[in-house]
Amino acid sequence: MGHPVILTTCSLNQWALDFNGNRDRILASIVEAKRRGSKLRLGPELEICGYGCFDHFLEPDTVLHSWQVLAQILSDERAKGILIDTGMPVLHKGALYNCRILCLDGKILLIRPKMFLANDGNYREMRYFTPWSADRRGQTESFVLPVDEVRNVTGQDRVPFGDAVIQTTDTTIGVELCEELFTPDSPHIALGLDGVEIFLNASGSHHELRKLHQRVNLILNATAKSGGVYLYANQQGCDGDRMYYDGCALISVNGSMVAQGTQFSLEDMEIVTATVDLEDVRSARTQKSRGFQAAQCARLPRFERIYAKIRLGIEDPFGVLLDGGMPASLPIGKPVEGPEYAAKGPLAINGAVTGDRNDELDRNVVTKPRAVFYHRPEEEIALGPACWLWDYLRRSRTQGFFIPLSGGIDSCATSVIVFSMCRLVHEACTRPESRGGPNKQVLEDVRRICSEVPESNWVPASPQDVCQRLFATCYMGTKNSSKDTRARAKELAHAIGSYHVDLNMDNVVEAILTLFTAVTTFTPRFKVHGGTAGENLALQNIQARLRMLLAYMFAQLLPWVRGKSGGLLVLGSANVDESLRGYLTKYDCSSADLNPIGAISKTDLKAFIAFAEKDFNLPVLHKFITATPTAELEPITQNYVQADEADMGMTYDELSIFGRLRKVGKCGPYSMFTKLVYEWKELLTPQEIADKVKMFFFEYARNRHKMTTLTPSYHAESYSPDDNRFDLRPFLYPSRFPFQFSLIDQLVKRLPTAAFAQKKGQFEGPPPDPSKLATY
Ligand SMILES: Nc1ncnc2c1ncn2[C@@H]1O[C@H](COP(=O)(O)OP(=O)(O)OC[C@H]2O[C@@H]([n+]3cccc(C(=O)O)c3)[C@H](O)[C@@H]2O)[C@@H](O)[C@H]1O
Ligand SMILES: Nc1ncnc2c1ncn2[C@@H]1O[C@H](COP(=O)(O)OP(=O)(O)OP(=O)(O)O)[C@@H](O)[C@H]1O
Ligand SMILES: NC(=O)CC[C@H](N)C(=O)O
Repeated sequence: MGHPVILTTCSLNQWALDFNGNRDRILASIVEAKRRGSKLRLGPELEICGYGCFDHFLEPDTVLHSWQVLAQILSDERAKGILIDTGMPVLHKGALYNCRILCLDGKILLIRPKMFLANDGNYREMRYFTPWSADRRGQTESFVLPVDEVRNVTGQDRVPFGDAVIQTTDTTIGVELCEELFTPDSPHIALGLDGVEIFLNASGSHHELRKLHQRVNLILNATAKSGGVYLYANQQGCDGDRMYYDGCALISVNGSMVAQGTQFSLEDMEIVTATVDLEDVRSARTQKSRGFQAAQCARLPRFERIYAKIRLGIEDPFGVLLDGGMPASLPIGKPVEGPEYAAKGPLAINGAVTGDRNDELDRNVVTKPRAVFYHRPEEEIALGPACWLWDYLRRSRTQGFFIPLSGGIDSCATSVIVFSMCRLVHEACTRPESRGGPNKQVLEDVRRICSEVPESNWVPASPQDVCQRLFATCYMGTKNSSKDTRARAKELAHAIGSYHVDLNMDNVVEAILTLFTAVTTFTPRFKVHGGTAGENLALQNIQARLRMLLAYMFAQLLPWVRGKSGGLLVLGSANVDESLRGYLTKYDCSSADLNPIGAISKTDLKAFIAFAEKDFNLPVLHKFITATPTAELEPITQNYVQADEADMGMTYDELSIFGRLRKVGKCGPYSMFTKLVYEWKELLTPQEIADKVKMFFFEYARNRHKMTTLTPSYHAESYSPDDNRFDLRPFLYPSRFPFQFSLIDQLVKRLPTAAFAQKKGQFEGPPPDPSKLATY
């Protein structure tokens, strides 16, 4: 062991504008970092006000309150003796910056503004912040502290503002702020060549299925070539919007992972610590080619160094060996006074440990490299939306969830996600002492949500015990419903323990139709009874829309019926593919308060159900996977059952392909066609491919208006069509795309049909419906 340092990063469940809660969690993480013997603590991006303040960043109040909270942190004795990297918005010369504040012993060392802002997809940082110009790399300006509280606490009037590094007595530390890692010219390259050994990345990064690989690859690559220690902190939880920030604080050394936190957890704070030998970084840098590049002063920015009088290294790493006791600098195991937060163990989902239980590691031993842990996408679906729902439920101070449960896959998957949430809640409330003991916050929250009196000692006996109290499911049958769907819904409700209502709503449908006939003298008929397509659709839609009304009625009054107070949140369950295609009735049950699966594909949902059947021990789920999907809005006849994919004119798998190809920044109709003629050339003729592409764009365009009212959904997929925050496109289109489609037609004529479709028949999608295509 040459030059060991104990380093701490964390994931905090911050909430936009929850200044008290955010402050307490920051302080708790500092206290815990110190308890572990750390002299450096890194926290998430904009952790003081919360990352997702969005347009509240434009209010001066947000900036003022952030300074006030910073003053409270700096004046707290518990926050002294440790280098702190925290985050908040700062107004400098009339421009607002997304900043890191580096502090030590009640003083600000440096304010480091973000240089490369996140401004695509869900991110709109340019709407609020100004980027610190990259041509001022390595330079600072003088910043006059704007708030009395901060001046009084720090005793400082002005502090450096800009791009600099922190020089302690034994190492050099540099900042790379979230998106800056994702850019081609990442700061860590120049910082590393200028001698920075420890890189601090504070992030506000959201979960998307399969995204962790990208993040981890970038982090490992940042130190793989020329050595260094990389600390990554991230927000974790729902901070008031559609995104779930997926934590997973990390520490890597010289391109290897040494510590990894959980991605999905109900903990408000998770601390990740590692003991790192800086000599390992120094020896990784003896490589001559690196030295040659590092010496090229003319080409490289040289960073102003801000001196911090602190030594990060363990003072006497041999103390234990020499006198058999803990060295004075390592107060491990001694509880430190502080808020009631304690780092808990990892979230174990059926034995798969997802985060390091490293709170009691031997700090005198350099932390060894470990394999990176990745969840399977099915587990990501089980955990991410479940954690998001929990945060939403406890923070909205409502009493639970209500779902119209049809006996089909989508409402089933949504219900199983709620069950997964109940599993997490049960696990957190009953965690054995050996794993940190019960989570007091979760216990307090679940008692409140379930209207248990505060003095009650109720502890959930099982996930079903939680589910029974906070989750209501309802089958809303009509004469078009089948026994099978009704029975499946009931069986699922029984297996997960939800409070189940089974009703028939024919008299409500009849009442509406009678009114319509009384007013117009017309009586619409289903197609099988001789009605037109328009009559047929209207008769279906009225059933679907009435379900939405009933859902809100029951959600509002069921707690009252059960002798409790408050109301339930209505869950919607339209998946991403259906929304993209517009295959839903506007303002039916797709309109709800929240939709946990609104950005998840049908294919991923089916895989999730198969996973949950085994891992959550719910054999009933097998029936959902094997059942034929049917809307049951038309009279069932001997030779007709309404089937999703045939009705949609395309398969769910095709929809996922179209979705990914047309996601923001990708293809319009013509370029999608040019891509697919290569991809599908062995399976379909150019005309068939053209027909599919045209049908998709036609349906997407004419149903786009439905996306303007999509229920707020957990953002889990890059091709989500959520028009409110993510996919900003018009909703009135020339939906037959005459210019674009005629170019496709011209290309079809030029392509040699004979060279296509050699493996025809192996394509799993339905053949395009020629009668519909003729109208394009
Ligand atoms: N350009 C535009 N801008 C704004 N609004 C527009 C509009 N065009 C129509 N509208 C409005 O939208 C209405 C039509 O939309 P809507 O009422 O939803 O009805 P619509 O889209 O015509 O029909 C519902 C669709 O969902 C399918 N569905 C329903 C239920 C279950 C399932 C299943 O998953 O199994 C599938 C069904 O097969 C059908 O294709 C119009 O009456 C009009 O009010
Ligand atoms: N009989 C029913 N009872 C209760 N809710 C229903 C019923 N039929 C439909 N719903 C609600 O309306 C939603 C949309 O119904 P739709 O028939 O379009 O099914 P879907 O989108 O394929 O979803 P699912 O797979 O859950 O049936 C369902 O997810 C469910 O919440
Ligand atoms: N807050 C940010 O800078 C986000 C950066 C990045 N695009 C991510 O998703 O992690």
